[in-house]
Amino acid sequence: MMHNKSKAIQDLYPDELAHCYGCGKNNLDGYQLKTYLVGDETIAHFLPDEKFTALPGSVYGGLVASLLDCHGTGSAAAFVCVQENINLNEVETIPVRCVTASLKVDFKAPTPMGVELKLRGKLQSIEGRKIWVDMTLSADDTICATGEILAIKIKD
Ligand SMILES: CCCCCCCCCCCCCCCC(=O)SCCNC(=O)CCNC(=O)[C@H](O)C(C)(C)COP(=O)(O)OP(=O)(O)OC[C@H]1O[C@@H](n2cnc3c(N)ncnc32)[C@H](O)[C@@H]1OP(=O)(O)O
Repeated sequence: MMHNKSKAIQDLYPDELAHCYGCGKNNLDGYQLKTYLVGDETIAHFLPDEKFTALPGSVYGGLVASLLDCHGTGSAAAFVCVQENINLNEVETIPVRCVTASLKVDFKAPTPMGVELKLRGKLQSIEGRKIWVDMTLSADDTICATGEILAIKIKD
């Protein structure tokens, strides 16, 4: 099956809503996480700096959680766009922004330092303004954490 890689969802947030430390394109000190819609799932990659160490050689869990947080809200916005027939390749900004109401993280294995991490998101369900997304964070082929987010679409 062909997968059409879209623009990063965070690059489509309007400037006034793009300052998030984890994923805002306008926050030059932040992580600037980029979430892409690929087929029916979302993907992001991140290589943590050594300063995010927990025990030597492993990544601090708060960073893992914040990557899932921002990948989750970005994924939620992307899935709303799909539902609303907004083609992410044909727009400069999107009228959809989601915030985290609830985030559950399960740490399955230590997250190694020095490896590019891969985040994946799958839509669980959408109910009105509520979007649930299931996520994994992997290093190489090992799932280090799973996450479930409830994101809320901000009112216009
Ligand atoms: C930062 C915030 C400012 C927003 C202004 C816009 C600025 C845009 C900046 C973007 C920034 C991006 C950031 C990226 C990702 C973060 O990290 S976001 C930062 C962390 N999250 C927050 O600070 C959010 C704090 N919470 C809130 O602001 C409000 O509770 C929310 C989430 C916007 C919801 O409030 P609301 O829009 O008034 O909606 P409300 O009717 O209370 O809830 C909607 C539905 O969700 C359900 N619900 C709400 N919370 C929960 C929960 N925890 N568990 C289960 N169900 C829940 C409600 O029961 C309701 O269900 P229904 O009755 O419709 O069935």
